[in-house]
Amino acid sequence: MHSESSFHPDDFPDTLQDLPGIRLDAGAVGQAFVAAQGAQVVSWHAADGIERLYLSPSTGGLTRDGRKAMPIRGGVPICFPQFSDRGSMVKHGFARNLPWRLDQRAQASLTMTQRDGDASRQHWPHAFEAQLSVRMEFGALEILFTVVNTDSVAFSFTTALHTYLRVDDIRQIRLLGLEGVAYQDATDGCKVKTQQETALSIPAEVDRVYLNPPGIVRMVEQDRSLLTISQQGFCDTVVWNPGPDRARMLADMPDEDWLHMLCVEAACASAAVTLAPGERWEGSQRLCVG
Ligand SMILES: O=P(O)(O)OC[C@H]1O[C@H](O)[C@H](O)[C@@H](O)[C@@H]1O
Repeated sequence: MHSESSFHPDDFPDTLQDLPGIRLDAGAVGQAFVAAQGAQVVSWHAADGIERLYLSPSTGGLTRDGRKAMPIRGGVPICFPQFSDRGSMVKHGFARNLPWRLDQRAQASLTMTQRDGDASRQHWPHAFEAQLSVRMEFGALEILFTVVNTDSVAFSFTTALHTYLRVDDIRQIRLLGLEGVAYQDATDGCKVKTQQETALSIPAEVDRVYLNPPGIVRMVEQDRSLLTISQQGFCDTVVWNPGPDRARMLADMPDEDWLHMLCVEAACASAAVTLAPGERWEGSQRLCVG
């Protein structure tokens, strides 16, 4: 393992769809794959063997020979230090586009780090340390994201764990737990509305930033609970699916794959986090089968 944050292929001996990374095999507990680019978890299944994360078959992403250095479409992109296009930086910030350093790994967990360097300073002038910890437990995946201000001045950021959940058919899926919660509707000029429905269905494009949500949502398919998604430390939950029309505009995803994914994101999008020098922020998202 190395101390700088440039790409060291030897630390990432495995590949998934040409993406170099780390395969975690914890036997009956589950399996996961974390790409070097963006410390992006791109595959996870528990003991039942059902893949829970969507990864586009036509995604870009840094390969061992340096090709396809684009964002990875799927898994759990880390948006940092900017969420979406809410600022002047590259969309969703630079963290998802750069290789991260492997700090430690065990059978069911790993930790990766990104620090400021020449690449980050092209986008953002600050000294920081970002850390992602991934841990599998029976039936669950826990992702913890930590940011430390190692600069001599305060800085602010927005962020998200932009989780792409894999589903068989989005038309059969409902999301529970957001009734009565206010949201910014990004498909309607970010107007603030309140969700009336108990169960949210996704018949077409949905792009919502839920403000101060209860922090636990359940994804169900015809009354069967598939996954419980909970979060801590993040002030918003984002729900995004491009729908059929916008999916056709995404070059790195098959047109029909909007049917097979749903992003449920733990985010600080509506309000920035500000850290004084030496301060630390952390937020986590947990996916639990059932
Ligand atoms: O295509 P990307 O840059 O990965 O962004 C994908 C999506 O991310 C978020 O969920 C935003 O709310 C959407 O507006 C955006 O389209």
